[in-house]
Amino acid sequence: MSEPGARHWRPRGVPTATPVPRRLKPWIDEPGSLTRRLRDLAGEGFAVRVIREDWSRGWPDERLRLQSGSRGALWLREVLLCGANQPLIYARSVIPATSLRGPLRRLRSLGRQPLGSLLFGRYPVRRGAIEIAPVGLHSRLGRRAANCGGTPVWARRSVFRIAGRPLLVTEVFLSELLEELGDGNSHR
Ligand SMILES: C=C(O[C@@H]1C=C(C(=O)O)C=C[C@H]1O)C(=O)O
Repeated sequence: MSEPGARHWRPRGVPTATPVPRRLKPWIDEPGSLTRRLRDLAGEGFAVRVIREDWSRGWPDERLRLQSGSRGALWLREVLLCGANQPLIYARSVIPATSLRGPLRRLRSLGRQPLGSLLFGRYPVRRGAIEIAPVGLHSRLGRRAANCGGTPVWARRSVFRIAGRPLLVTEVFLSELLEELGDGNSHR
């Protein structure tokens, strides 16, 4: 069972064996808020559907990326970002308990307020390199996105830091978004 671990994630911009679908590139490359992009696309139909907000062990590649080692619990937030009630992005954010202080304290009570409002709001935030990977049902991440109601095609992830405290955000773009963006041939 291959996971999108270190050997799958590629820094954005490094050629991948599977090309990123042309219509998805602006989304994969978006340095700012995906929430804002989705709001522009979906208008009033934009909504955050919360799947889970709870303590979790997280996945090995997440702990590795957060450099959390095997210590302590992580706070997990899973959502579907929807347009007209259709899931378009599955997003999974994990944060070490030690980061849930200061502005990130609000992460435990975000509910249907998009995380982007916290990360692209008034607090100084540093975003680490964006990594990308093709995902399908062969990977745990792809299966989780599918179990939540979407058809996974590509993922990106990056570590945000507020006051030096890390938060790993992984976003899985669903084929439903590709169909929304173009002529429906989601393979291109
Ligand atoms: C980081 C952002 O927040 C978005 C919203 C999320 C949420 O509400 O949990 C998670 C990931 C993002 O797609 C963003 O807008 O770019």
